[in-house]
Amino acid sequence: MKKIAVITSGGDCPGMNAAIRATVRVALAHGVEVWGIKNGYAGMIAGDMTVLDSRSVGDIIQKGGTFLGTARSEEFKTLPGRQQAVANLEKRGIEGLVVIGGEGSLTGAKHLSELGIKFVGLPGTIDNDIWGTDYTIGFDTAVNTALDAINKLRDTASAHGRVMLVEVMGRDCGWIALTAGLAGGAEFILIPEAPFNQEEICRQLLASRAKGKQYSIIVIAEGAGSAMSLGQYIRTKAGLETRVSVLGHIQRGGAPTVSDRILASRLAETAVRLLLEGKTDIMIGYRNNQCVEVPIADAVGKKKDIDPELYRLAGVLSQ
Ligand SMILES: Nc1ncnc2c1ncn2[C@@H]1O[C@H](COP(=O)(O)OP(=O)(O)O)[C@@H](O)[C@H]1O
Ligand SMILES: O=P(O)(O)OC[C@H]1O[C@](O)(COP(=O)(O)O)[C@@H](O)[C@@H]1O
Ligand SMILES: [Mg+2]
Repeated sequence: MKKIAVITSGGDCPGMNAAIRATVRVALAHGVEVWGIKNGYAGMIAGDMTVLDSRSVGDIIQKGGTFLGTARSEEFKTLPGRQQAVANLEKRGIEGLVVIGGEGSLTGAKHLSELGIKFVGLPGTIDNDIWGTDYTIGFDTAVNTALDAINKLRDTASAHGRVMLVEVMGRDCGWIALTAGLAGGAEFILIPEAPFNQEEICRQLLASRAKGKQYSIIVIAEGAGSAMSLGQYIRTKAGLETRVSVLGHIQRGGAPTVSDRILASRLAETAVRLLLEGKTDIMIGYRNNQCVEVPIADAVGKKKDIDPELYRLAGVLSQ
């Protein structure tokens, strides 16, 4: 394989730039030409791509976002869209791809390989919702951002004796809520994986007040429900003063943490090595501090559960 390309796709995440940089520099060290595809699969369909050299990925390791741009492309979900994308790659002699993105992007890559393009995927999403890896690139930065917000909200919640509700990202999963909530000492962590009862929450909030608790922090994953409506419910039913913060896209930005930069760099190195060995249809995951090969069908086909031990511990510590 003499030419490969790197692409970022789907929701951006801190550490994507570190992964691009490592992909480019490892490939160049193997004497391979590297192309950068702009704006995810939309750019692949449009033929928007350029050759990257070592300098073109300088000064990005510390930056959030992705300097290549990213997109959610509906056209790529159609066969004609993917055929156009493949034609653009073949025209340039690009034989293999490093695809950095979430479950949707990796599913897209799987369909692309059916048309003859080899690929190795890297799990890039703040949600940490990809099977086969302990952590996804961007998750550590996002939870640290959420934790910083929770710490600050605790100050003002305590000053006023309020119930502070914090809605964090996690479209279908509770990893961000669970991890930031546990680290932030939340009284309740509400996630899509564990059904909850609003009435029971009110009862417990009032019981903890009766036992001397002055204020409360509730962390809720967006996929579990709306912090705004739960706050309204608690105010009406329990008569407690509530305030709501929806953290939103703040969690997707910012300089990647040490862990995310190193994770991205290590995963990318392994991805390039295996791609050049001719491997395809795999994702590189990180398990027990090691880079591991994960069949793509498993990475996108199996559902990653939250860690039940973390959830149990959060319950014990919130008493
Ligand atoms: N089933 C699919 N077939 C082909 N392409 C897909 C499929 N699912 C997602 N994609 C492509 O991957 C892109 C990113 O997926 P999305 O789910 O939005 O983000 P993420 O990769 O972060 O989970 C989509 O916009 C689409 O172009
Ligand atoms: O930025 P958008 O397109 O509104 O998407 C928001 C979604 O993207 C995420 O931030 C990350 O998810 P993906 O990695 O699957 O894109 C989710 O937590 C959130 O629900
Ligand atoms: Mg996703």
